[in-house]
Amino acid sequence: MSSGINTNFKQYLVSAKPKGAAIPTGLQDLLLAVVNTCSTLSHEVAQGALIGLLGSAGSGNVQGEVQQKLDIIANDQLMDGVKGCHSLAGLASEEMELPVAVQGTGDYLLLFDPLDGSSNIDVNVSIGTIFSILKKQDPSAPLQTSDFLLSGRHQAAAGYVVYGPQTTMALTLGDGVVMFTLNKDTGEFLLIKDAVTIAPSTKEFAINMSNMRHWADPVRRYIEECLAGTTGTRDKDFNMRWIASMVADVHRVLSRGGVFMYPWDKRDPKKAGKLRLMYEANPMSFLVEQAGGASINGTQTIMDLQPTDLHERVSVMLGSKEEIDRLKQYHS
Ligand SMILES: O=P(O)(O)OC[C@H]1O[C@](O)(COP(=O)(O)O)[C@@H](O)[C@@H]1O
Ligand SMILES: [Mg+2]
Ligand SMILES: [Mg+2]
Repeated sequence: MSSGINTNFKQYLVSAKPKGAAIPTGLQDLLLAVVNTCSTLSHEVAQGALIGLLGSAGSGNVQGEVQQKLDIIANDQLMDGVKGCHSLAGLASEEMELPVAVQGTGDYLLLFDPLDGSSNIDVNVSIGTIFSILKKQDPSAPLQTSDFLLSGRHQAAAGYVVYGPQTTMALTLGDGVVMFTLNKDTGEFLLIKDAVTIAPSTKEFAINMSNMRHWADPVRRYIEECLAGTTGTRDKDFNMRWIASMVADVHRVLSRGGVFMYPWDKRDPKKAGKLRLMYEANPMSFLVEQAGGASINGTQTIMDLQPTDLHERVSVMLGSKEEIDRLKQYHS
């Protein structure tokens, strides 16, 4: 495997014209740096135990979660991979309490979940990296934590890379969604799909059913109706999937439709949800909306939420539009 410099992806960035305009070179450089790092990470993930990547790191993150070795390795490599980007004012990660200044000033802010699906690392199930790039409001002002507290509507780009049987990236620059697959022989991402769309109706949902007794009534009603299938009001049978890596579950939704949910539940009522608004929900919502789907927390559109904390959590329901509309109606 060659380390790859992603010339194909670079070429894509040079020639793409989202909404008719060229991608600013600062954004191109940043995206390329992220994607190059993910090429390397993909190679390392595939080596797993052979290079000592599996297992717990014996530490905890700011969220109070046990960190896996790969959570830390992916975080460090992403930080290292983007440190030379001149347009990057700063970055924030699910794994770090505070943001890190890169250039201190600049047009962009990078947020990432370096390794999504941590519980799947040691069992060889798909995991991934999720990233969100925000346009900094005042590029020349020195970086502050509050600079990151922008709604998802301020994202200039968002995407994920899923390390599965294939390593595939989904990317949006605010004008549709495209997908690339990594050629593992060359380390190059190649465009495989443009104009990715999520069909408005579906017969597939994804939720951790073991939490059923803790759900709020609207979520319970929705899932009970899906489970009743042709014997109930929905009059169609539903299939269920739950990979427990958001990145892989959302990849399935982008690939063949469906609904993905990690709703608020009564286990810890003060917590808005499990998933993180800035590192998981916003970038995934941007992709889903750009593919013609929808994304809500129950009552509100996720991309419109004004964050108040870098590590804020949120209830998530996203995917095929008709199902999300139904869920919203049940919550109203
Ligand atoms: O184990 P659960 O409760 O089903 O949670 C699974 C969810 O947790 C996550 O793994 C959280 O992400 P991290 O691995 O980045 O902490 C999601 O990817 C996934 O949807
Ligand atoms: Mg995650
Ligand atoms: Mg993570």
